Amino acid sequence: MAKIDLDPEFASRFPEGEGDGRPPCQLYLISPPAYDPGFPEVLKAVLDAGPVAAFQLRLKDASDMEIMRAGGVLKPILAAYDVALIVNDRPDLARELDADGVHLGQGDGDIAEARSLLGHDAQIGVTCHDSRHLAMEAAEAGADYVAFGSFYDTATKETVHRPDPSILGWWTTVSEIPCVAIGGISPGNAAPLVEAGADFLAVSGAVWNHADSPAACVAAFADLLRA
Ligand SMILES: Cc1ncc(COP(=O)(O)OP(=O)(O)O)c(N)n1
Ligand SMILES: Cc1ncsc1CCOP(=O)(O)O
Ligand SMILES: [Mg+2]
Repeated sequence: MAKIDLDPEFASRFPEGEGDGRPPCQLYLISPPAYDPGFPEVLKAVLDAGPVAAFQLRLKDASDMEIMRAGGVLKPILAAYDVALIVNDRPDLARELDADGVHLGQGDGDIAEARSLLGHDAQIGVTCHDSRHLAMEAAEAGADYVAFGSFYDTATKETVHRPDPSILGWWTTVSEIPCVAIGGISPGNAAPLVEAGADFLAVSGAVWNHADSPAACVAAFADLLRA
């Protein structure tokens, strides 16, 4: 099963004193807000364009049946590229889809309940806004990653929290659990978040609304994250 957690053998590949013991920052795609029948072909082009660690199915206005249908179509594509399928908000649908995990916001339910439904191997991510306290709580409750944001203006979601990038660096000093940066991230503004310590960049609008193509945007992220 695709995993998005830190590779425990990663640190041992660095001689002492080199590297910070964490794998390089990776891309975590958030789906477009609505599912289009042409999307599987777009997704394949995107996954051919550069490495992607995870894909979150985030269809806020879709019915359960629409989410299940979309997930059912996308799951084998993602599996073929070894990309983790994370379902937003809904542990029950994540289980029905046999997805790799679920992303929970602060109002989306209990981490322990999601864990008991999805099992030990599931990836459970938790929104922590700009809060060190929420992140510590999420880690203690068994989250597999914590997400901070919104770092930049975004048209994808109404947001009220604006963390400083230093929260990412702080997190890497207190926890081995990966941290995800989210909110208005593009190839042009991502560098400070990568430098601050983000393990993953979660991106939606910059990819799906890219002036040239979604694949061009993922290729630009690949160049940035390789550098
Ligand atoms: C990776 C990631 N981080 C944060 C969010 C936001 O979750 P939430 O606060 O529950 O808001 P919605 O996405 O449900 O509108 C996320 N989805 N993914
Ligand atoms: C879901 C979510 N949570 C905080 S910002 C955000 C939107 C992410 O999408 P974009 O990359 O288009 O800003
Ligand atoms: Mg949510």
